[in-house]
Parts: sequence; structure tokens; C-alpha cells
Amino acid sequence: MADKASFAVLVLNQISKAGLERLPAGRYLTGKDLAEPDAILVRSADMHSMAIPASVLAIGRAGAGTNNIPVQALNARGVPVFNTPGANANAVKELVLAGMLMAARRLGAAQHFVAQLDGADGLDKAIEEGKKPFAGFELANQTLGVIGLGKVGCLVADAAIKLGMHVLGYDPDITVDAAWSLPSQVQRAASVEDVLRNAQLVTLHVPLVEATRHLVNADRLRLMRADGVLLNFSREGVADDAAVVAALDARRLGAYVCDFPNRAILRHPQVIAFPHLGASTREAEENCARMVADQLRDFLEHGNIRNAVNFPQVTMARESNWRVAIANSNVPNMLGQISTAMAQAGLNIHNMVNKSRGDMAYTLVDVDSAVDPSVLETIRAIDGVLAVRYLPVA
Ligand SMILES: NC(=O)c1ccc[n+]([C@@H]2O[C@H](COP(=O)([O-])OP(=O)(O)OC[C@H]3O[C@@H](n4cnc5c(N)ncnc54)[C@H](O)[C@@H]3O)[C@@H](O)[C@H]2O)c1
Ligand SMILES: O=C(O)[C@H](O)COP(=O)(O)O
Repeated sequence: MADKASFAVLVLNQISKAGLERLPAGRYLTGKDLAEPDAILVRSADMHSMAIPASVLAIGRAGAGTNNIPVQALNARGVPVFNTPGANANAVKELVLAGMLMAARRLGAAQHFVAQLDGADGLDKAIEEGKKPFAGFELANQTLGVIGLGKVGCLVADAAIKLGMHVLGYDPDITVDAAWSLPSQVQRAASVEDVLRNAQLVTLHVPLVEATRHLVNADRLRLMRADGVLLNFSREGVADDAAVVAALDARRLGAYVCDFPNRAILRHPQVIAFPHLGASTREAEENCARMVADQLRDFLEHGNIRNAVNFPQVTMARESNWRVAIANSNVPNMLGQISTAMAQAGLNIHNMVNKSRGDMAYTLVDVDSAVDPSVLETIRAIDGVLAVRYLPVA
């Protein structure tokens, strides 16, 4: 493990230099072979099967989805999992637009047709004759259903309105900010079924959790129009791909645009698949890397928590040189026990913030003098305390 004034950060995926540069070399050691890291930076690497070292204090996901990270197990260790809400949303929106246009105008098949022409005499005739199967439809005046109106879904809805489409949106837990960001023309759907029944194109922008696994399944696919287009830029598993292929084969669905190829959909003529490219733009990679590095650094050095998927937002400006950060279960009398332990050690609390989210609570305490290690041990021993860190200003 790095000494007190520095931190080791294990980097599991390619993270943009723009972000790694925010972790100054004098204080941060970054690399892919660190045995006892203080933190881990990750994109889509699967961490479920990985033994996460006991030294790890935080995980930073340079992106939105955290289904590749064992968040529940990390809760029990009091380890926050940071992500970067919105930092790659524009990149995904643009690829969704590309996917809709590719499906509507049959661009993949049309390009394939041109690529296999041999350029011999009669090329013009071959082109004019051959283009007939690729006539498509225009997006303007079509209805797009957007399931999940978070950072990506709201941008997609807005872009679709600007293209002259009608938009039907569904999100039972839409945030106030997201609702404010939506154009007034977006219609509110009552259910997933409502969207599938009434939209020609349907795009999915929900996280993969147990409640959204196979959100679009065989029964629900039957509600879609036979020439309908389903777009999945959420995650593999949000749509039941076997059921999608069955619907395509039975001509009950027109096309499937998907960012998560797998054996079920590979080489299907009505599938347009990308190799998980939604966030793969220079801009998105830089945005995500910068955002996650800044959040990780603020946590490691000051205990502040911004954009953790499993912790409340907790930030407090430094007003003294001695800070203690405590993660604990959200149960009664934790604050009382923590402040009693401090008072019994003669520590005067200068400033304090405590917030909870679900089962998790987090406390930052600034005190007026240095904290003896024995006080930290006393706090660690309190039933329900998950993690304790001492963060003196060096
Ligand atoms: N293809 C890619 O490269 C790429 C890039 C970014 C995000 N994603 C995926 O897209 C997901 C969404 O990204 P985001 O940045 O918009 O996240 P977000 O957290 O801002 O939005 C997700 C929205 O889904 C809503 N939701 C959850 N369950 C729902 C349900 N059952 N029905 C309808 N809405 C539901 C939530 O209320 C939230 O508003 C991510 O979790 C990730 O899996 C993929
Ligand atoms: O959830 C996300 O942010 C995207 O799926 C991006 O994944 P990536 O960082 O592996 O490109």
C-alpha cells in the first residue's frame, strides 16, 4: 500500500490520459499491476469474479453502468463505487441516432451491396437495379418510445423531437432535473407496454439490474409493430435476445439495433450490431476519465463523496486540519456513539456532516486537534461501523 501521503490506483481498463493526469505523479501511483491499491479505476472489466484486495477504499467507474462491479459486496466493506453520470451521454445519443438512421434507411445492407459490386461495365445499371430493396422510411413524424429517461434517454428524446419525431417516454423514477430537461412535446407513457404498443421505434436506456433483466421479453415483443425497430444501448440482458431473434424470424419485428453482440444475434440479417461503441468517442472517454479521477481524488484526500452509486452525496469544505471519515450502516445511535468516543478522547468537533442513503450512512467530522489512533480503533469497534479513515492535512 502507498504511504499516508500518497495513493496507489489500480487501472483495470484503458482510461484516458486526460483523467490519469488529474492524479498527480508525486502523490499518485497508477498502473495495472499494483498488489495493494487504495483505489481501482475501471470501465467495463468484469469485477464480479475478481478478488478485490482489502486495501481498496474506493472504486471509480469511468462511465455510467456499474453492473460489472459487485456493489452489494462493497457496501458491506463501506467502499463507495463512483460513476460519471452524463459524461458519455452525448456519445451514446449520437450512436442511437446513427442506429435509427441505419435501420430506417437499411444502410448496413445497402453498403454491403455496394461493397460487393465488382466495378465492371454496367456498374451504373447494377446500382440502379440493385437499390430497390433498400428503400426505407423517414424518421420525421414517426413515434420513438424512450424507456429510461436519465442522462442518455433525455438527450435521445430531445434529439428525436428536433428531428421532427413524436416521442413517448417512460420512466417511473424520473428525477426532477431530468423532467425539467425534457422538451414539453415528449408524451408521458403509462407503462412499458404503452410504449411498445404505440411507438414504431423503441430505445432502451435503463441500467441492468434484476428489475430490468429481460424488460423486453417475448410477451412484450408481441405488442410491437411488425415493422418496429428495437434499439438496445443499455446492456445485454435488458432485452431477451433469444426472444428478439424469434420475433425477427417470425416477422413480428422489423429490426434490432444493439450495442452488445452475442451468439444469439450475430450475423442475423435484421440485426445491426456495434461492438459496445456507445461511449467510445474521444470526448466521452476524456469526460468520464476526468470526472471519475476528480471524484476519486476528492474522496481519497478529503473523504468527500460525489456521484457514488451506493453512498449519499457528502461534501464538506475543510475547516480544520484533522478529519475523520466514517462509513456505517444506517441504524440508530451511530452518531451518538461516534461523538461520544471523540468527546471521551477530549476531541472538540469543529464541523460535522452526516447523511444516509438506503442502508448506508456516511459521516465527515472535522476536529480541532490531532486524533490518536486509539480513538479510530474505538470508532472502528462500534457495531455497524464499516470503514473509518483519518485524513489529516499533510
Ligand atoms: N452503450 C454504451 O456504451 C452505454 C453508455 C452509457 C450508458 N449505457 C447504459 O445505459 C444505462 C443508462 O445510462 P444513463 O447515463 O442514462 O443512466 P441514468 O442513471 O442517468 O438513467 C437511467 C434511468 O433509467 C431509469 N429506469 C430504471 N429502471 C427503469 C425501468 N424499469 N423502466 C424505465 N426506466 C427505468 C432510471 O429512473 C433512470 O432515470 C446505463 O446504466 C448503462 O447500462 C450504455
Ligand atoms: O455504461 C457505460 O458507461 C458504457 O457502457 C460505456 O462502457 P465503456 O466504458 O466500457 O465503453
